[in-house]
Amino acid sequence: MNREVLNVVAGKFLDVLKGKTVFPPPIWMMRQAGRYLPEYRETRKQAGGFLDLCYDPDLAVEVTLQPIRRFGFDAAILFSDILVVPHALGRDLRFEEGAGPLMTPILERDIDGLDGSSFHERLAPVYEAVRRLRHELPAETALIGFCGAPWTIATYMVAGRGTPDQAPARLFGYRSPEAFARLLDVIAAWSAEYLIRQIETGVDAVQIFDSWAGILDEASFDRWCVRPVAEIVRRVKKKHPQVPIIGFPKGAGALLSGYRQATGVTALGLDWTVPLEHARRLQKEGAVQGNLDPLRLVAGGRALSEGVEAILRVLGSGPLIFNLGHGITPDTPLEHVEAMIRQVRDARA
Ligand SMILES: Cc1c2[nH]c(c1CCC(=O)O)Cc1[nH]c(c(CCC(=O)O)c1C)Cc1[nH]c(c(CCC(=O)O)c1C)Cc1[nH]c(c(C)c1CCC(=O)O)C2
Repeated sequence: MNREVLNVVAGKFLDVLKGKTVFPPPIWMMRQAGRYLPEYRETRKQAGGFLDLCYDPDLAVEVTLQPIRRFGFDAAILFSDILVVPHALGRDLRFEEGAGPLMTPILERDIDGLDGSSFHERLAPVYEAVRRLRHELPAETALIGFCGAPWTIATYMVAGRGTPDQAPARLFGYRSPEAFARLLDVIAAWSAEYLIRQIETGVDAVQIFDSWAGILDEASFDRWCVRPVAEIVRRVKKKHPQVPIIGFPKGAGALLSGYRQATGVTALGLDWTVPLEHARRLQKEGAVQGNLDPLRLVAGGRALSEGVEAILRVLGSGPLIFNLGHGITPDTPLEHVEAMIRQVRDARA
């Protein structure tokens, strides 16, 4: 079956991205393939390291499919990590149990040495996983590809690890604005290539994760978040104007208002701090995705049902993709995920 045919059937999720209202809304969860699933923990044990999982197409396909088999979500998200992009540009990357990602911090003099000469070769296992997934997924399940936004990728490259406030990257950007702009440009250009290749091997839509967008002042947000994402969108749309792009500038708050227009993204991913009435205004310009607090899902009970109900009540009459406001956490009980899906799917307008 060719991709055009598959796209037509890949369902509710793509309809909403085109701006249609579908109720009950399609649903998937950020980090839906992950440690809250016993089958993921089992596969992860066999794989050895987390990166071995990302670069082994058999295993990446398997863990991508696990939440689809168990819960029948409307979309699958390719199993990989945003940091494979700097890794493919020659930066080292390790994941240590409990410590998250670790890299050698990039210095100003390293930026011009970023080497994309074997970029696609290094990411070949990811493209192979996409190709296989498109054939193994049910036709009505959309496949989402992704990359990190340049700012969020740069925060890890500069600090060499996760930090609570991204002080190293902010200081780098203030002290060496030209070098930092070059770094963001390189990441944006290769991220666009990466998304284009994912699209050409079979993903139906892509999401750009800017997990650290919420820590910047207005001018820096514009320079380091909006502009590089707009550049990725421009390059991807030039080749594939029809493929929807979801932007997720987590924590952007008041700066969300102009984001869709300024970047050109099709849909807005919203974290749980975005007031629902504000989300409703943003929904007038196109689809929104979100935005349940992942800890409501950990707590279950009334905290969960009230959170789900409010989102459906306020945003259900417009183009909505039901999701969490950030990734599901490893301590989330499976029964709570089942209860959330049931509540969304049984909802009546
Ligand atoms: C910032 C970021 C990263 N990776 C990602 C982001 C942006 C989204 C966000 O803010 O969460 C994106 C990501 N990471 C992963 C996916 C896979 C697809 C999915 O959502 O299911 C996606 C889309 C798998 C993963 N990426 C990671 C895991 C857990 C690793 C493991 O299995 O041991 C998974 C399933 C590791 C990772 N990867 C990263 C961190 C900071 C960590 C450590 C934190 C943690 O352990 O949760 C970088």
